[in-house]
Amino acid sequence: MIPSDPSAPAIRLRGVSLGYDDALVVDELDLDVPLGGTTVLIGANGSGKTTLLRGLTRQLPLRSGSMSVLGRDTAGWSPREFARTVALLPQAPVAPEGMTVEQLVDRGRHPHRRLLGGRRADDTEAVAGALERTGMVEFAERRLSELSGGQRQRAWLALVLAQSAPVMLLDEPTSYLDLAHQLDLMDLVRDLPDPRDPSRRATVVMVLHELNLAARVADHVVAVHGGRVAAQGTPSQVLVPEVLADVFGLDADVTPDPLLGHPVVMPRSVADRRTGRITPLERAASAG
Ligand SMILES: Nc1ncnc2c1ncn2[C@@H]1O[C@H](COP(=O)(O)OP(=O)(O)OP(=O)(O)O)[C@@H](O)[C@H]1O
Repeated sequence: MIPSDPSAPAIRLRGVSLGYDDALVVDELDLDVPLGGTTVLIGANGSGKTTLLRGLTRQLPLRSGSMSVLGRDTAGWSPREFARTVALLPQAPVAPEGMTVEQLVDRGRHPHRRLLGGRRADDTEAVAGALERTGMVEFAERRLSELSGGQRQRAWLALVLAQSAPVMLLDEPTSYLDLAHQLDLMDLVRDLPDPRDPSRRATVVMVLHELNLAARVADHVVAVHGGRVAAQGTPSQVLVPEVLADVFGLDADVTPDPLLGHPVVMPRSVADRRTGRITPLERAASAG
């Protein structure tokens, strides 16, 4: 078991550089991901969010710098030790042909099994719990190829939950979900307990493109721009017109959600600014 330092951030990066062949994408990045709760990475297409997640899961080796997870430098960790601590839901995961949902979710238990060890009671419990949390119990025996895109995405999330890692990284987990299921997933993520200490919340790092979902779910928002951290803080600190203009080149108004208080981003086009408060219906009526 890995000893964890309760005062350390969940993840600490210092001077981290990442890239592909001769392209440097992330250059000398420092980042602290707070322990417990949800950190959301936002940023324009190609800004380096996925590259950063790949670095955080060691799929991409650090070209320089260091990474600690739960207070310990990860340099010497075995793949098995790492997978017990950090779980990843990739952007477009691919399962072997013919695999059922339960078989997929059971794969999340591999880092916990001994060599030649069979399925144990805690594996069965973790798989059942993950299927339950994601609403996938009724699909357990179905092949993944026979599911809708949104159901498949929830099956992959169940795999991540079954891995029982205290740090979970989710790359665009809502991309195939309708709005109601997006909100369900956000509520699920917000309430996830830390599998090693259920009295506190798990640490979740998520890439989201939908800024209003990010504002709703995040405790901490990190805006990535050109492989650097352009801004970070609470949703109200980061989702402000100046940052949205810098990071996305987006003209937007921001107003507090009347019920929940988090910022709501309302993008504006040049035409929106010109026509002011006139709705499309009113515009059509005045043109007719
Ligand atoms: N396998 C790869 N080989 C070479 N370059 C890559 C590779 N993957 C990504 N890149 C480049 O790295 C840069 C950052 O890409 P990355 O996927 O991290 O961005 P992102 O912020 O996740 O984008 P998106 O929002 O579109 O998913 C881009 O310029 C991209 O073209």
